[in-house]
Amino acid sequence: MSERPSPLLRAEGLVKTHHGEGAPAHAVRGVDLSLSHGEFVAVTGPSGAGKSTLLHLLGGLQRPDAGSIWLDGERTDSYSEARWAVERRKRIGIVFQFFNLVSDLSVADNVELPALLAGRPPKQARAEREALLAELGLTGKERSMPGELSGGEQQRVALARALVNHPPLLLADEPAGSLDSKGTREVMRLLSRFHQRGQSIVLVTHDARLASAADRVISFFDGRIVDDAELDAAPPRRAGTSGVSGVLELKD
Ligand SMILES: Nc1ncnc2c1ncn2[C@@H]1O[C@H](COP(=O)(O)OP(=O)(O)OP(=O)(O)O)[C@@H](O)[C@H]1O
Repeated sequence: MSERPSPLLRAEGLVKTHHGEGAPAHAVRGVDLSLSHGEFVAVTGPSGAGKSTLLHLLGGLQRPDAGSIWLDGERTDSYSEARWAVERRKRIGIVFQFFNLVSDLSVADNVELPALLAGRPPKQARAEREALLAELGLTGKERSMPGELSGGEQQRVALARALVNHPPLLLADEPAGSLDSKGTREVMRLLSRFHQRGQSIVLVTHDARLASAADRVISFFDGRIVDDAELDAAPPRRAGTSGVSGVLELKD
């Protein structure tokens, strides 16, 4: 009997409460989730629903109060911060709404840094960086500093940085949230392109139109999954089109 492959990511019983100034915020109240290899899932829901907290838990940036996460079948409960950092470098690229680039490093250095930290030889890190920046339309910007780029360009650099180690999973937290509609289209087109090549993606967005690029949409409300639906309207993969028609029609 052949065993089914482990999901790329599995979460069971995740709970997270933030204790800030005021009353505790019950951001994630019991979430079970499984993500297959190659799947593109959008997590959508209103502001404050707990979407970002969920993404942070899945990437090991925050610890759950209860529940567990498995990466490729491996339970992460006992991971130290350092171990999570190593695993992220190998397995999980993350992009944020405000890019989080290192402002005093050049574009080239921002992208190469995770490859060097992962132990890649400098020559190889450089080759990866060159290939990705070319693919993302950023050739010629290598020596620029992040502050000299448009928001859309900075987000493309952040994508290159997230993908330089070829992680199987990309977590994207409102990656178009601070961009104009042209930048939004660019980012969504790139996410769809990487997905078509087999990249697994979890995209957090409050925008239902952007969520339509995914092949599965999870609706999050008040810390819980209230709906989890396959988008069967999505055209077949590798057909030269993706499920982004609604996104690509966004007007400037
Ligand atoms: N570090 C924190 N400290 C205290 N409360 C927090 C913290 N992070 C989030 N929260 C609270 O947890 C709840 C969920 O926040 P979260 O950012 O996860 O929601 P969201 O769905 O991503 O919202 P948005 O779409 O506005 O980004 C909110 O009530 C928020 O105020």
